[in-house]
Amino acid sequence: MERLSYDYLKKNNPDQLKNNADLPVKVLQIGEGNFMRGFLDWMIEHMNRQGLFNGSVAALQPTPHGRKIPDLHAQDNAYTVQLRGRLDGRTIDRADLVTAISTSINPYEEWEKAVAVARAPGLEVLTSNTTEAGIVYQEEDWNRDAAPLSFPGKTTQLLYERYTAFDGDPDKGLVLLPCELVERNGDVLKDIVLRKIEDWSLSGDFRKWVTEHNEFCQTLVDRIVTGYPAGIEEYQEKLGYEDRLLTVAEPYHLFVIEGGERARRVLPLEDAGLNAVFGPVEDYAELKIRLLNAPHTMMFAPAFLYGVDTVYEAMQNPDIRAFVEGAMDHAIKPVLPYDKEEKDRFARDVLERFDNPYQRHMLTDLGQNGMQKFGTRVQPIWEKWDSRDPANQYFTLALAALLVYYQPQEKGQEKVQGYALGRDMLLRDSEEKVNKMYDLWRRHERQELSTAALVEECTDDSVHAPLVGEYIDALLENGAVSVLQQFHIDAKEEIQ
Ligand SMILES: NC(=O)c1ccc[n+]([C@@H]2O[C@H](COP(=O)([O-])OP(=O)(O)OC[C@H]3O[C@@H](n4cnc5c(N)ncnc54)[C@H](O)[C@@H]3O)[C@@H](O)[C@H]2O)c1
Ligand SMILES: O=P(O)(O)OC[C@@H](O)[C@@H](O)[C@H](O)[C@H](O)CO
Repeated sequence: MERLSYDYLKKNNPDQLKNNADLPVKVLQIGEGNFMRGFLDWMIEHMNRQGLFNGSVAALQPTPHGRKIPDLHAQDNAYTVQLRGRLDGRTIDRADLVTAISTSINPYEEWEKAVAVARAPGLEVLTSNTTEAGIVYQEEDWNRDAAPLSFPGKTTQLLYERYTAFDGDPDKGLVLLPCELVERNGDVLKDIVLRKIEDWSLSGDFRKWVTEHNEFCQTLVDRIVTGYPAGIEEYQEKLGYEDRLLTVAEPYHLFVIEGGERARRVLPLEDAGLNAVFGPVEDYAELKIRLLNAPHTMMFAPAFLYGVDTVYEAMQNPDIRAFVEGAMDHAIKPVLPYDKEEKDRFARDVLERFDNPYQRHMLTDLGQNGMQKFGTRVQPIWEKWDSRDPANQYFTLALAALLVYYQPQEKGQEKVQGYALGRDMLLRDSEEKVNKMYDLWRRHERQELSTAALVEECTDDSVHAPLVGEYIDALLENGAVSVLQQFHIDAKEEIQ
């Protein structure tokens, strides 16, 4: 089967390239992961096809470990987004070809190409998605000839190149749209960029240009993008070409951008019929992170240890479903500051999205950087409860299952082998987390560390370690099926 490329399209579907090939770069995107390809790049494609944007994307690999750039090059940056699921009462199963990316760059090998994009007159937007792990401050040396390691470092250096190229022209500032799922992500990025300007002793005029003529927007993104699917042959058979970047996503999408008129003018998303809101992210963020992402983070470990692999399978299991719905109804909704009706409607829609039979959303993908996500997405809701309330049990069990799940069988980084309750998995987390959990579990095995002490070593004071330890021991001794079944029975009697 022939691989997707511009040559393939010219031969077989030239109309697909008519409006899109050779559009000038308007967006510099740090991050080339599934989400960005299935979300913002897909949106840019839609705007381009309607003649509303007329610009393309330069995608930059954010870390030295990326693997997507060779595939992007091999396919002339073209790929397919397969939308699968229900929207507004209709079933959608549609392949959208995306040619919005015109250049993809490994900045560790060709930094000068990234600099050329930053210096392009028509550039309007700098966007990113580097996971929560990427939008952090990191100390690094100034070297104008090479890519800084961190994403904010690259952002600072590329803004500096732009500032220098146009002599501080106020009209050449950018709209910055970080898409990481971090509260007030625009402010977070701006603060780190300003810190880097200090670190690198860049001029006060540059600092002024950054703050006065660049707009750091807060954003909230929402779309379940499950990425490259199992059973790719079935998709390729229908498409007629091989696509190693094919990305599966649900049809639902929401992009909230808290920015001024400029962001709205630059990105006419609403005119293109896309579900975008230009307004305060707070109106959406808490609902989405606490009622969608937090249940994901609370469910993945109990469900995986129970023996299922995907969100859909988990939701079809009565014990796991009871845990997830119970957590949403009894542990999350009561402490969220929204109208009851709004919370109920949002939770109902989320359950419908989790019930999407067309998506294979792998629980192990939800588990990537799981400990960090528990801290940012779940812990803040847990902390709102009095420690004697029965609602605590949902969080206690979720944390216990998470720690049982996190048993690396080797030290290392990026992807290491894990094993828990008879199941193998790949753990993807920072080297520091992996090595720490490895050491803690080995000490626990040698009985040098009690279970409660293990919990204490990886949580803060707000967590009642002995209770979490009891659930861990129950999971280790009786397995997740027994624990979740018992939880289901107890919850019916005690909590609901
Ligand atoms: N997949 C979804 O459904 C979805 C939906 C909404 C938001 N998101 C957000 O998108 C992020 C990425 O998800 P994805 O599905 O694209 O995953 P992915 O694995 O396909 O992409 C992850 C991207 O983050 C980069 N990255 C990872 N660690 C980094 C670090 N330490 N520094 C800089 N860059 C780093 C990778 O290089 C890659 O570009 C998630 O963390 C989440 O915040 C995902
Ligand atoms: O993408 P992550 O790994 O940060 O989080 C896992 C999921 O909760 C997340 O991808 C959701 O599906 C998404 O946030 C929906 O908009």
